[in-house]
Amino acid sequence: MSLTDGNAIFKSLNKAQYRAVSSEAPTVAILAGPGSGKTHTLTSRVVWLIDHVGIQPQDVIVATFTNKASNEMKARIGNALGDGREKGIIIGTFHSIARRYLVKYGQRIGLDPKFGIADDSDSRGVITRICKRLDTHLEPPVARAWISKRKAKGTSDELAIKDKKGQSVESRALEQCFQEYQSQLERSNLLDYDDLLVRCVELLRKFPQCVSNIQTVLIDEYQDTNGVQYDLMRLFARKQRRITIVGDPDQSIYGWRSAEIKNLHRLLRDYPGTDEISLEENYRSSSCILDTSLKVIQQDQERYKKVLLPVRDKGTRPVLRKLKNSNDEADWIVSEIKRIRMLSGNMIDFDDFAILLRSAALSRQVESTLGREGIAYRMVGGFKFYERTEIKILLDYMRIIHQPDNNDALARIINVPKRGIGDMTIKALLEEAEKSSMSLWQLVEKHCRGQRRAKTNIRQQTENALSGSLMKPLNSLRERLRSDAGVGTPMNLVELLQKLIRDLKFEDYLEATYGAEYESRWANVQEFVTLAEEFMRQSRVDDEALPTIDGFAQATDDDLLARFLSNVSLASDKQTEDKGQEGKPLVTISTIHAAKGLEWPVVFIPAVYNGSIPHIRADDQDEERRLLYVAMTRAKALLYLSCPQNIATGKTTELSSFIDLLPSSAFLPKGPSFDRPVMSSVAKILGRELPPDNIIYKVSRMRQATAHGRENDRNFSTPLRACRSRKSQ
Ligand SMILES: Nc1ncnc2c1ncn2[C@@H]1O[C@H](COP(=O)(O)OP(=O)(O)OP(=O)(O)O)[C@@H](O)[C@H]1O
Repeated sequence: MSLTDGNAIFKSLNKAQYRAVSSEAPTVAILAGPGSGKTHTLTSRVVWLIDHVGIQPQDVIVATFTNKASNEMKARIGNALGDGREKGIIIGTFHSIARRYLVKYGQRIGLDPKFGIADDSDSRGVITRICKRLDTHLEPPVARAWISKRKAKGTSDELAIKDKKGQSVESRALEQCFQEYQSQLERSNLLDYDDLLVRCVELLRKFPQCVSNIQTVLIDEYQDTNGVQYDLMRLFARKQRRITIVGDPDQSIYGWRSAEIKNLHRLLRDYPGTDEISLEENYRSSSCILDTSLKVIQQDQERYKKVLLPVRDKGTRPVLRKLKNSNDEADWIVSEIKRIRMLSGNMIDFDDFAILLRSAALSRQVESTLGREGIAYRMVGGFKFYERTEIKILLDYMRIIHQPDNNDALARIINVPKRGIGDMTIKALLEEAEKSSMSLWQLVEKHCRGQRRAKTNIRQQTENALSGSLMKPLNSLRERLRSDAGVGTPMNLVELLQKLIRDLKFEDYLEATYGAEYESRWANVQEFVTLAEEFMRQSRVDDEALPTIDGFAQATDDDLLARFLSNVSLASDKQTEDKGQEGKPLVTISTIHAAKGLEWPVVFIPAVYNGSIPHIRADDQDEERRLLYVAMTRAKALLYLSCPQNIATGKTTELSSFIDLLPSSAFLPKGPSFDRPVMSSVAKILGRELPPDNIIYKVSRMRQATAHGRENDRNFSTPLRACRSRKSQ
């Protein structure tokens, strides 16, 4: 078989990629830099293993880092394989794959298959209460990080117990907090994110039959796997030991979530004879962008060195722009977006731009400037739709309908809308429930039914409200979901949500609570209903199916509400297309973390100053540098870095030391003039056709834009020299 034979997908591969795709070694490790086609290679290898080696789709596990990545990969595999054969592949994030196995087989390790998922705010709430109750000096975030690390380590090294100041923390208190946290989750029938992985490891160790069909396992973004994910990978692949991983140590950016760079060495040690393949060509970025990005990452002397050569045109140097303050910075970014779009004759449209931020908190200025200019945008990562107050309230209600013993969800909405029950009473009820080893729901329900009076004082009026507007409607909705309830056709997910919104008089509640702001919140609620409709339309039980194993029974997973809720908990955020509701292309605002694996023609990285990147609270400077490298290498044709000289706190900034170390010749001091040669090179890098001059001229005349295609200096007058950090002056 040669490069040009067979499926079209193989024809798009270079030699090294092809060697990786068709390697006969059972274990293949592809370590390569950004934009070298790792994901493309992994996708092609799945097709190869199915088409050429003859492995059945349902015997393949592919673990990706985000849901978006797994959807995209599945679609590409589907295109290449045809006949809907991709449907059988077990593909998803580690968490979603683990959830599937636990729903189907978890009863064997004592798990109630109706388990819910405790999201970050649930875990935070439970741990904060335990820390208060134990009356130790534990800080809840420290305890939470410790618990999560302890679970994520898997069989790897012992855990060091350190607090914020790097000092040893009393391990007994942490241990007690851990035990209480686990037993509370258990009482509420919840698993947190780490538990999904840990319990799946437990399941597969005790019952390896669950994965006895698995022939091969493939892992994307391997550099960000942690200890327990490594254990899972080994268990999935236990029978055939056939594993393919792709990764880039320079893009390891999840140390705070216990990702282990050591996993690369563990793989080579545990699987001797692994075929190590490097990909050395970068297909994404212009050579100028690649050169400057490499200069940043090469400051790390300890890194695993590898070759990365540009394939694309030279292009223009990245821009480093310093502005007076964050307002000017946002104005400048938006004016550059408009200028590029116009001077490219719309060859570059709004969905070709991404603004990548070190932290979500930096988005405010850019958002308001885009809004003022009427440019639609979408937010990715760190600005979660599902965490908006009005959506979280509805989700909490749905979680209680699904799983009434979820104490934290109930505590959050027991007085929303108001039922005359104050924070102190809620706290007292929670404590009473915990001490009496029952759930909050059971305690309140028994009290309202007169079966057991609560010790906590509940006024009659409150009792009536709890019974009439909480217990009764939710019990009735729960009943109406059941197919065997004998009350006609069971309600579907959207009917349930709509009835809930009506029962709660939710629109009135939002109007009374938020006044003028209520309309945008109500629009979010409607968007949420649309998302539920889409989920119902798209979600089929067989999407989540696992192949049947002879003589090894599975539980069914036909509870749509359960699947919807876990989908929300496991989604990094709601999935949006690159087009807005009216089909408008959208500018992307994203955290750098959420931009991993993605690419855009034009990338802006604002706030490149010490304290922002590297972040003031980050312990690991090398990881901060890698973050900047990931951000820079998302750009295909144009890259803009900027730094405000003053920030809201009144402080003056210093240019990020990662950038300050580079020669100033690496950057243009301001946006290039987009004359014909520059635009032609951009078009070549993007593989697009540049409209003829007369069209571009017409577009720019119509918009009465800046003359000569130069960046307008009037408002943004700080020259680069004056912007280098004070150190260099
Ligand atoms: N052989 C090839 N010929 C042409 N284009 C390619 C080839 N391989 C990959 N590409 C293109 O290069 C770009 C980067 O590919 P891909 O996203 O797979 O890289 P990656 O190594 O996974 O990147 P990163 O680690 O930065 O996420 C994509 O646009 C892809 O289509």
